[in-house]
This record gives sequence, structure tokens and C-alpha cells, in this order.
Amino acid sequence: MAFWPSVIVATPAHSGVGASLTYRSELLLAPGALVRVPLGSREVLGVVWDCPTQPPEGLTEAQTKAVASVLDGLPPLNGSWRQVVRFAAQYYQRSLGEVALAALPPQLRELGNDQLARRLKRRAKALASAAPAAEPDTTLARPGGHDLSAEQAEALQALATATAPVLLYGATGSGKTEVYLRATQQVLQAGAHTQVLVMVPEINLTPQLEARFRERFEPAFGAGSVVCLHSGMTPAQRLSSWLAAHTGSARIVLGTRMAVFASLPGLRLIVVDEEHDPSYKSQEGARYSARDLAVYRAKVESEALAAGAAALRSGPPQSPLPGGEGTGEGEGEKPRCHVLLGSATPSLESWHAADQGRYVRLAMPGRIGGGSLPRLRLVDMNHQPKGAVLAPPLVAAMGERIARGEQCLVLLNRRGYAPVLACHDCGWKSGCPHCSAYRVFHKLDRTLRCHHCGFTERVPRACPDCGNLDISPVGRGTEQIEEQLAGLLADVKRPDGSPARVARMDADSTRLKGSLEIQLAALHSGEVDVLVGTQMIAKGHDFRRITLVAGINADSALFASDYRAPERLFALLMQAAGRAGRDAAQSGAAEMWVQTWYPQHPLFATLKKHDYPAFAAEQLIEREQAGMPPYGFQALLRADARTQQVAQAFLNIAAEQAAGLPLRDQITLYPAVPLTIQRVANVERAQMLVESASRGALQRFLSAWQPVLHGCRSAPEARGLVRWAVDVDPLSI
Ligand SMILES: Nc1ncnc2c1ncn2[C@@H]1O[C@H](COP(=O)(O)OP(=O)(O)OP(=O)(O)O)[C@@H](O)[C@H]1O
Ligand SMILES: [Zn+2]
Repeated sequence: MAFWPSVIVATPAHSGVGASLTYRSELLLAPGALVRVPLGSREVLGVVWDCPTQPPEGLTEAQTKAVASVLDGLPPLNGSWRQVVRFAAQYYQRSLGEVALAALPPQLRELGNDQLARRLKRRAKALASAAPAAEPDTTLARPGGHDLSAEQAEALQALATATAPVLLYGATGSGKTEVYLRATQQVLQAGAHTQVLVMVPEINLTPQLEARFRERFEPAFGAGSVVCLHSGMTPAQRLSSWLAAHTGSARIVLGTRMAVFASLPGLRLIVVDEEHDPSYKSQEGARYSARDLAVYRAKVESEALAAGAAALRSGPPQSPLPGGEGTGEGEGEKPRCHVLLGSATPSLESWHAADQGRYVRLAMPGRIGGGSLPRLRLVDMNHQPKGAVLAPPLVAAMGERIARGEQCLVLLNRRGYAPVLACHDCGWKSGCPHCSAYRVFHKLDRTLRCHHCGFTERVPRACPDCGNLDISPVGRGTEQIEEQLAGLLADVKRPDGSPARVARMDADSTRLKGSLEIQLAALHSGEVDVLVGTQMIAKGHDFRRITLVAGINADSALFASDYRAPERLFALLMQAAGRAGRDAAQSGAAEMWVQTWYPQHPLFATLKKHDYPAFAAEQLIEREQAGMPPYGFQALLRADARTQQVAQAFLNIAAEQAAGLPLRDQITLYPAVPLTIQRVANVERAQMLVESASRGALQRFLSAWQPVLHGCRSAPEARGLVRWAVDVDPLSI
């Protein structure tokens, strides 16, 4: 008997190839099975989507090729995984093949059946020797960690019985991580094959978190029970983590946004830490939001569990399914996969969903140990000495802290020494020849570097235009603040009499592997008194001796054209403030200083009260009035081309040809505009905003628009188009 499996393979994003290709097979293949199939002159990895006994109409045996091999050492990808992938492709307007294959580890594509078999054997051996030292039950009878605070205990209780996504709105330092750990523990104890997915914005920033999960769970569940999944891993490491999750030997996957696509047959809980963080939104390929997909995935997994449980109840008595839920899930209680979104500054989307009752909001307003949140001190820069980069009172306050043995953080969202180098004679500026942006002056290695295309040159000795020797930096970056502070604090002594030490942490200082960990360790150990850095110092760290945090250049965000800028600024400052006073004993003296030229700005009044709910309520009113997300729905059509004219022409033709598409009357198409940074690496960039009051209408319109967009590519006006893409729910417009 012959079968006609439809197989998903990696197809280019907009190739127009149908969702799947039909092959022939002697064997019945399960949906989700991994196969290798011929495609053109190559043999590629594919995922079986369906396996009918009849060929699709009009297709003859001679027109189809046979499946080359089946990766039969691996169980098929389950229905929930396939559903999440299918949804993501549809929602984010990409091909199913692209999304499905990008969700698998790259190395799996190259692996033959024999290699795979060898690998699986090696893994099995390694696992056997990594078995837990003690019986799980005895170890878990003494769970690590703290006695729960009342708020933590309540949150856990509520999570266990929630029937909707849970938004854990917990102040900075309220112990959200402990809630994640306990919730994870409950899930792992509830069954022998249960799994948990924990997502973080950038795993490298929080080595502490990984250590805490390993410490807590590896003794009980074995050395391979916690695996990581993120883009900083080697292809071999990624494959290994993926296999561990897919085969169930890993019980916890800790990862970045890509981990939302991990295959986890026993998934019962998804944690999204710092759910407001923009890095959950992918900026390339399928521009998915991992947070939103996590919510969707939990729903799909819950439905599958409920269906499975119902089938078990109605069927003849039988032993629990392999991977089964023999234990822990009470009769009548529906098994669920929970999703827990945690943040001290939730996204307005999630906040709004909780307002509407679609999410369950759990609040943990108190800090562990009863400490208070830092006091906000605004420094009015209008009253500081002319040209001062750091206000004298701020520097003095930092000196006092250091003398007491406390630490300070200084936040500036710009790396390098100065954003521009300029000649004051002729007006030359250090522009990038390939981008519409200035190259940043890096004093340490005396280079001018473009942060957009990477173009780097030695700093010229004299002005390239007029020969003037006097070219100088304009504005300031982290390198310069580090240098200035070292000078300003040169006479300050630590309690032991040694001089104060200033360090810097940003993408430049942490480029080398392991350097970030070393710099964080220097701060934790007290070697460093002041850490200057970009937003990476504000995120998620549990520093114990910081009592002063300073934001020294927040103003640009106050008046940015992007309607999300206030939300981002508020979150950044509140998160930064949250690094101070985490030790309750010192929290009374903790302060957040903000230098600003606009101390009267209303955002600061709300920040002063640490009143996120008030801030969110105000913002949501504005958004509602303007029909902005979460009240309206947006997508961007983006075009890159050799010239701005061509990029915009493509968008304009696309808009014209949208006439007559379904639901066009519910869609607003805005004029094509250049991006703020219009040219990057000699490519001109433009975009068109697409808006609707209805998510469904926007979705259906975009789907109908896809084939039209493919067609527009070949319009004569669009000659010179480099690429185009649709970004659904864009984070910046
Ligand atoms: N129940 C508890 N008893 C004592 N200490 C606790 C308890 N729960 C957490 N802690 C400690 O409190 C500190 C803050 O917790 P954690 O880092 O989880 O806060 P958080 O809510 O994640 O904050 P942020 O949002 O700022 O990252 C940690 O050092 C943690 O070990
Ligand atoms: Zn450039």
C-alpha cells in the first residue's frame, strides 16, 4: 500500500510555494514525523503534516518523489507543537515551512539517520550516569530556597487554580523568581514526565537565574534536567538541548524567545519573566512575539490535555498513557498548561488584558524583607553649572555612598565615548558613508564606528574636509561618563581607605565570551563601587549593595515620536530603580536620581510614587482615544530598496492594489514614509502603517494582501527593491 504524505520543508519566506509538498511513502507516517525528502537536487529535512492514502487530486505517482528516509529514532512532533507553528505562520504572515523549520535546531537539518542514532545512544549513556544522586521524593521533601512570603504563597495558590493566563505584577525585589521556582517544582512533582518552559529576555544577562534553577532542581532531577536554549549556544549545544526537551529527558527549558518553539511533549507551565521586555519580539524572519505565542501555546496545550483526559475518562479502563498524568491531577479537575507572565512594569497589552479579566492579575506589591522602593530625586539640569554632564549634588551623593561601602549604578543608554565627532571650523561631522547616521567616537581604541552597519575607521588626525586639527567629541556616551566619574571621584575613599573604583558595562565591554559574568561578579563581590552602563545594567539583576541608581540622560525619550516611548522609559527607570535597596536593611536610604531638563513632566510625578497602575491607566486612556494598541491593531509593511523612491513606490503600488480586497473598508493605510534611520548599509528603508480597529479584520486583510504583495515585486516601479516584509503587532512605528 502506498501513502502520500504532505511534508513541510523550509521554503523561502515569500516563495509562494504551497504550504506543503506531496511525497510518496511505503509506510504510514505519523503527523509530526521528521523525514528527509528530495527537493530539487538536494535532500532536506521535512516535517510530515498529514499522511493520506490517496494522492491529492490531479497528482500522479510519476509526478511525486519518494520520502528518502524517516528519522525514526525521534518521536513525532506533537499536535500542540504543530498547531503553534501553524498559528505563528498564519498570524505573522510567513510561510509554514519557514516557521516550522526555523523552529527546529539548525543542526538537525544536516543529520542523517545513522548520525542521529549514534547521538541518541550517546545521550542515553550520558543520562544514565547523570541520574539524580538521591531519590526525587526525599530531596524535594526539603525544597531549597526560602520560606515563602505571604504574597508569594498566595500567588502560587492562585496560579494553581487559575483558568486563564496569569499576570504576576510583582514589585522589583518582591521575589518573583522564587514564585517561578516553586511553581516549577509543583509541576515537576505532579507527574514523572511533566515539563516547564521558562523564558527570559536575554539569558546572558542573568547568569544568576540559570544557576538558581540548576541548584534547585538538578540534585533531585539529575544533571540533564535543566537545559538552555538561546542563540548564543553552538549548533551542537542547541541540538543537544532540543533533543533533551523533545525526548523528555530535560524537564526544564530555560531560554530566550526562540524557546517558545521548543518541542516539549510534557509541557505544563510556561513562565515569561520580564514579560514587558521588547526582546521577546523578533525583529527578523517571522517577526513573532514570544510572549504572545506563549499565551497561545498554553491555551493549545491545555485544550490538548483536556481532550486527552476526556478521551481517557470515556474510553475503556486503561493504564495511563506513556508520558501520562497518572499522578497529581485530581479527578474532575481539568489538567492545564499554565502561563505565568511576570513583571514589575507589565506591558500595556497585558495590563489591559488583566483589566478586562482575560488574564488573572496577581499582585505582589511588597519587597522581600519589607524594604521600601527607592526615593526618586529629580535633578533640574536648568540649575546646574553650565556644561555639567553630571550634576555636582549627584556626584557628592555618590561619594557619600562609596565612603559608606555602598554601591552606585549610572545608567546612560548610549555606548562609546561620544555619539558624534565634529569639526567646529567647517562643520564636518563623523557621518557614516553607508547610513543616514553618525559614527560613534570610541576613545579606547580610537575608532569611529557605525552602530548600524558596523563600518569602522581609525579616528582621523585632522578634519577630513578642511584639515583643521581641532576636531572634538559632541555629546556623551558610557566611555566618557566612566572617564569623568573616575576623575570626579578620584579623592573618594572606600571604608577600607582604598580609592573608589569605577567600571563600565555595555555591549562593548561584554563582547568577549565570559566577560559579562566577570563584570557582574566584580560588582557582586564589592570590587567595583560604581558601575556605568547601558540598559543591560538595569535588567533583572539582584545586586545586594546598590543604594543609588542614576539615570543621566532620559529626556530624549520624553519627547520621542514613538507612542510607546513613555511606556519604555517608565519601565526602564522603574526597573533601574529596582536595582537599588534590594537589601531591606539598606532600602530606607536607597535613591533613584534622574537628571532632566523637564522636571515638571507628568511622567516623573507618577514615577515618584512608583505608581505603575496610575501610569498604565493614563497611558491606556490616551491609547484608547487615539485608537492605538491595545485598542487598535497594527501592522507595518516594510520595504528596503536601492533608492528611497523605489522603496516607497513599492509600498504605494501595494496600497493601490489593495483596493477591493476583503475588509479593505475596515483598514487604514497610512502614507509611505522613510524610517527614522532611513539608510543602513546603503539600503534605503521605508514603511507603511496598516491599522484596523479589529484584529480579525486586519488578519484577513493581510492574508488576502500577501499574493498581491508578491505580485507588486515585479512592477516596473519596484525595480531595485531589495526585500519587503510584514511586521504584525510592531513594537516601534
Ligand atoms: N521568601 C523569601 N524569603 C527571603 N528571601 C527571599 C524570598 N523570596 C525571594 N527572596 C530573595 O529576595 C531577593 C529578590 O528576589 P527576586 O530577585 O526574585 O526579585 P524579583 O521579584 O525577581 O525582582 P526583579 O523584578 O527586580 O528582578 C532575592 O535575593 C531572593 O533570593
Ligand atoms: Zn553605517
